[in-house]
Amino acid sequence: MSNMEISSILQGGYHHPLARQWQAQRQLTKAMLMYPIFITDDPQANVPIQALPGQRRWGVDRLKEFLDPLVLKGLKSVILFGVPFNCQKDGRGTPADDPEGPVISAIRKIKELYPSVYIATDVCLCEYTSHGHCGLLHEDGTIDTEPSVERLAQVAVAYAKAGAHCVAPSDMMDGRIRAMKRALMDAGLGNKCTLMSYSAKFASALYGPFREAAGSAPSFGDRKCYQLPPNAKGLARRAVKRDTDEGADIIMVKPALPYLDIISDAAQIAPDHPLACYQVSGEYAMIVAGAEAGVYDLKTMAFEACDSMLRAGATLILTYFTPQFLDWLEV
Ligand SMILES: NCc1[nH]cc(CCC(=O)O)c1CC(=O)O
Ligand SMILES: [Zn+2]
Ligand SMILES: [Zn+2]
Repeated sequence: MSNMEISSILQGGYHHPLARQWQAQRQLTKAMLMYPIFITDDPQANVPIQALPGQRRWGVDRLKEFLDPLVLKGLKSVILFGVPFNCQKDGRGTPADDPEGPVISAIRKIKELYPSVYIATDVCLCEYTSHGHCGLLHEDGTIDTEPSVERLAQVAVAYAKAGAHCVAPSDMMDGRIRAMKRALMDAGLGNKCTLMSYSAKFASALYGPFREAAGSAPSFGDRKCYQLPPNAKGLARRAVKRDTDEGADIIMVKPALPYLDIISDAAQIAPDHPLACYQVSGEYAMIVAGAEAGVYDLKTMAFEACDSMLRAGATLILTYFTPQFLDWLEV
């Protein structure tokens, strides 16, 4: 006869692989993955990105070769980032909504090739401004909020008109969600385009590889006056609340792994919204580098990271691991 207390025994509940799956409140599926992809303005481009092993900059004419195998494996959604090299950048980010530019061309192309793939577009100006900041600036280099918001809303509407299913502002200007929702409604697209807000986006060291990939590092200063301070739990909570009030359809927390408490807070503040988190470039690069250094097995670590995001409350994950997960997951 055992001397153990009945209440001591937990292992009976997870001795079998299937029983272990039942312990999850939410399991990772292909439908929860959104794949960030970089579109450049050379239509033939297929260029590896040094800082993001396994990721490339693609030209519009190469999208079929890039996406065919992924769609076959069950890719459901992408988020597009424009990476222009052959355009004239200026203070207003004029190339952002160039009808012949990489993002609008890619929206059209992907819709034509894969009508069922959900297309989100990052909306920001830093890839298109001469100064590399995410909004318009006063002469002293500080953000000029109202014209920034107006310009960003214009860009969002252009992407939505081109057929994007979702626009996702990552600029962090105050008031942009309300302005964009209003502009989408005025364009007759209020009910045809999802507004996903990068609500709690922190001024993180983990965006380094992305800025190299997108050529979007600011030419002076930093983003600390518009992205959130990493220590700011309260501001993050207020930003989530504000953006739900302003009409966001999806809330996002970014980066993901070092901000699980913020994901958990957002899940509690906005329980009726889908909650996205962005496993950013630096998180991806760290996991890949750790695996290469023999610290852990890549697949085990990638699942552990994403399971922790789901546990915290995320319902959607933007991740550069999407192609691998499509191989690893059954549904
Ligand atoms: N505003 C642009 C933008 N949109 C997404 C990221 C980061 C994504 C990543 O690191 O994977 C950034 C960089 C930044 O804000 O500096
Ligand atoms: Zn930006
Ligand atoms: Zn002003």
